[in-house]
Amino acid sequence: MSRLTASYQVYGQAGSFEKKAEGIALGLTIGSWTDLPLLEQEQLKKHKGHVVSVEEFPQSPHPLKPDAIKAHIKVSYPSANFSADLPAILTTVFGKLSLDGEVRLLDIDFEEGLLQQFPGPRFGIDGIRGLLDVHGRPLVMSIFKGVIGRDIDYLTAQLRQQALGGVDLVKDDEILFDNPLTPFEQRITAAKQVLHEVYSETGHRTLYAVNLSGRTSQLRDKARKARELGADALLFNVHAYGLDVLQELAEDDEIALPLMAHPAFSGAFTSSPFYGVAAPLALGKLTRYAGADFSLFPSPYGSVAMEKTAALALGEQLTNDSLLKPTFPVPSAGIHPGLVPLLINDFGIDSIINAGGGVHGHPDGAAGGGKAFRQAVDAVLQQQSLEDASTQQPELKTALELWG
Ligand SMILES: CCCC(=O)/C(O)=C/OP(=O)(O)O
Ligand SMILES: [Mg+2]
Repeated sequence: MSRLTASYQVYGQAGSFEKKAEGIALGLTIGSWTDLPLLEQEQLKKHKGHVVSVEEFPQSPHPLKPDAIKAHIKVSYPSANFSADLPAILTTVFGKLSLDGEVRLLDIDFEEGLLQQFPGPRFGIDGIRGLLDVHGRPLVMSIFKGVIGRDIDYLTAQLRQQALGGVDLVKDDEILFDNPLTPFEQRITAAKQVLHEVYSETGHRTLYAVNLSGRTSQLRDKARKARELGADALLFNVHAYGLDVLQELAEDDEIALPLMAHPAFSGAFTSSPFYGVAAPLALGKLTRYAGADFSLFPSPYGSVAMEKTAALALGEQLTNDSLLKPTFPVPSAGIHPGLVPLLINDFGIDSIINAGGGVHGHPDGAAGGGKAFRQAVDAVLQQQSLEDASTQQPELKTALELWG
C-alpha cells in the first residue's frame, strides 16, 4: 500500500521527540488524546501513521525558549486513510496538528502512484516558451499598476506602453478584480486588440494574464469564457481560494489556458519560522502539483523579501526532475533592472523577471522600463556588466542611475 510521508519541524526538550512523533502518528490517524475503549488494535493497524525518523538539532535552540531545541520529524500515512486530493492530504498530514502550537509542515513526499493523480502544469516552461517562441533567455513580465478606478482606455494605453517596451507578458495586478470600469471580458478583448496591433507594428508578441476572480462557483464558466474570447493566460490568487480550485481549473480541457499562481494571502501561513507551511512546499511543490504553469513568490531581495535559501528551494521545487512538467519560477516584488544579474544567477534562464514599479517607475515610462529590463537580460547573457552595457543602452543607464 502506498504511503505519504510528511516532514515537520518542532521544538521541545531534548529526548522528548520520539514521544511527540508517536503522538503525531497516532493522533492524525487512529488515535485520540486518550485510549478509546473501542480502539481495536488489529483492525486499525493498517491505518496507523508510522514514525519514519526523528532528528534532533541540539545546536539549534529555540530563540525564545532556551531549554528547547529544534527537531525534524517524519511521519508516513497510509493512502487508505485519505482520498487522492489535496484537501484530504493536507487535512491528513496537517489538519488538527496545524492547531497544535509550534509545528511547521516542511515537506510532503508523494509516492509515484499518488503523484500520478495530480495534473501538474498543462503547458509548463517549454509550453509557455512555445507560445511566445522565446528560448534561451529568462522571460520578462510587467504588471499593470494604478489601473484600479480607471477605465478600459487607460488600461489599454498602459498595456500598449508595456508591450512596446518588449516585455513578454503583462499580468493584471492581483488586486484588480471584476469591476464596471474594466470588466473581465472587456479586458480580454481590448487587450487582444492592442497586443495584436503591437505585434503588427513591431513583430513583438506579448501575452496578457487576466486576473480570474469572483466566487468559486463562477470560476469555471468565467475561465471557459476567457478561452472562448481568446485569452492568453489566467492570473489566479490560488491561496485565497485553495489549491484544489487551481487543480480543477488546470484539469478542465475546456479551459486549457496557462495558469499563473499568485502568492497573495500565502504569507498568512508561510512566513513564520515556527508555524505554518514552508514556502517551498506551499508555493513550490504543491502549487506545481495542482497545475500552475507559473508560480510567483517574493524574491530574496525585493520589497517583501523571502529568506534566500527558502526562495532558492522554492525555485528548485518548481523545476526539479519529476513526472510533472516544470513550473516557471517568478521571483517578484521590488524588482528593478539592476537586480537582473542576481535573478539570473540565482534562478537561471528558465525563470521570469517580473516587475511593476521597476517598469512603470522608469523615467521614460513603461516602454522605457521594459527596454531597460530587456537590455539588462541581454547584457547578462552576453556576460557583460550592466555598467558596461549601459554605455550603449540609454534606458538601462537611466534605470541604474535611478535604482542602482
Ligand atoms: C510577489 C508578488 C508581487 C506582486 O504582486 C507585485 O504587484 C509586485 O509589484 P512590484 O513590487 O514589482 O512593483
Ligand atoms: Mg501585485
